[in-house]
Amino acid sequence: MWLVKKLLKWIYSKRQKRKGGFSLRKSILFTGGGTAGHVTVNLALIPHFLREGWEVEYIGSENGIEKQLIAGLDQVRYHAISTGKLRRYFDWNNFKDPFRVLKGIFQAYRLIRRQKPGLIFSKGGFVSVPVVIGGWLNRVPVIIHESDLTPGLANKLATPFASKVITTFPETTRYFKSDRAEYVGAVIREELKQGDREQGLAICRFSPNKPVLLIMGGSLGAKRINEAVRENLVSLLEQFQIVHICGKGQVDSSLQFEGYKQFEYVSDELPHLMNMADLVISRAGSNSIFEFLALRKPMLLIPLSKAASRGDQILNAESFKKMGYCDVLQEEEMTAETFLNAVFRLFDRRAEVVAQMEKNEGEDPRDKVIRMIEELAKA
Ligand SMILES: CC(=O)N[C@H]1[C@@H](OP(=O)(O)OP(=O)(O)OC[C@H]2O[C@@H](n3ccc(=O)[nH]c3=O)[C@H](O)[C@@H]2O)O[C@H](CO)[C@@H](O)[C@@H]1O
Repeated sequence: MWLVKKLLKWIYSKRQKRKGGFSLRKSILFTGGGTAGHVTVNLALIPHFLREGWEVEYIGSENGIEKQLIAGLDQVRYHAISTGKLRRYFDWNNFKDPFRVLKGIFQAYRLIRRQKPGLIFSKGGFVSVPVVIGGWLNRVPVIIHESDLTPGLANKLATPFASKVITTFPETTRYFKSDRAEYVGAVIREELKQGDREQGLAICRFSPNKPVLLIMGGSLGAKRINEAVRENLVSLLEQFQIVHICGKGQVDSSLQFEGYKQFEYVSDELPHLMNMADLVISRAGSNSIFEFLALRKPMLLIPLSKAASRGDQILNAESFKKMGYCDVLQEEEMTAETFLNAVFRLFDRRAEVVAQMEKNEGEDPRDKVIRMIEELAKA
């Protein structure tokens, strides 16, 4: 009997392979997109599974940032499905989007039925909802990952179809009415910890003798932060060299100063730029702030306001402030003067903040999540 079972399993996996699908167990499907924040944890996990010989597939949208980010990994097969958004305001697309989502569910269902992955790892964003439902219909286990302190709408909708929800902040588990939620911590890309200060200085043509201020307005940039930096550029440059990640289309090429380097978006060079920073000014997107924490970078957080979001960044920032990892300046309170004062105040007490960050040690959450995936996929 045992031999027959083994034989059947072997024939099945051969057939799947011939069809271009997954082998029986070492196969994983990732999904998530819309913003870099919904892809970055996947990017932190995928290299491990590729190294271990797993087949890795990705379902995203046709035009989302996830497509460009995953394109850098040539062993990963990317499938685009139709997606739609749930908006809380009027838009003509609100009439079309339910049909797009239904189409997406159907496409995801068929893809998953054909590929038979051992597990689906979903990072959120609207493209992930049809994939999670498609996985549930095919009885494939699904792990959902929530980066922010409060869950995003897509993850809330997808949770009933998941086997497990894992969270970055300990406080988040209480938002899921389910005993399936578990706190694991932040999953960070390995390469970020391998940045080199010297290379960072060389990229920006900076001197090693003056402190470096890194400004990062999230993956999309932040117009308000860019304005505040530019208003205060002369005063800031007296004390710092500045590397400014401005967001797409937001570089101002008329600003040519020694010690001031602008980028729209940074990919491969980011570890070096992060590593060389003595101080960071940032939005409070969950992935970014945990990356700065892992690299022990004191940060001034300017969260996206409640008027422009569901307020998740405000709570992310508050939680970090409570732990002593950052200072927070709310956008409504930001003037040229409060901004400058906040930067200099944090710079003066940076050693205290770093000491507080040093207390945040323990098992790397990335290893924990990898173990969890392997166990659930085998089961
Ligand atoms: C406007 C918006 O909807 N923002 C949300 C989005 O932010 P956003 O996409 O900005 O998310 P995060 O700050 O969490 O992550 C950004 C990721 O992009 C990387 N990066 C950034 C700039 C760059 O030039 N290169 C680069 O690689 C960062 O290192 C980080 O890994 O998702 C976050 C996580 O769910 C949420 O907390 C934010 O509220």
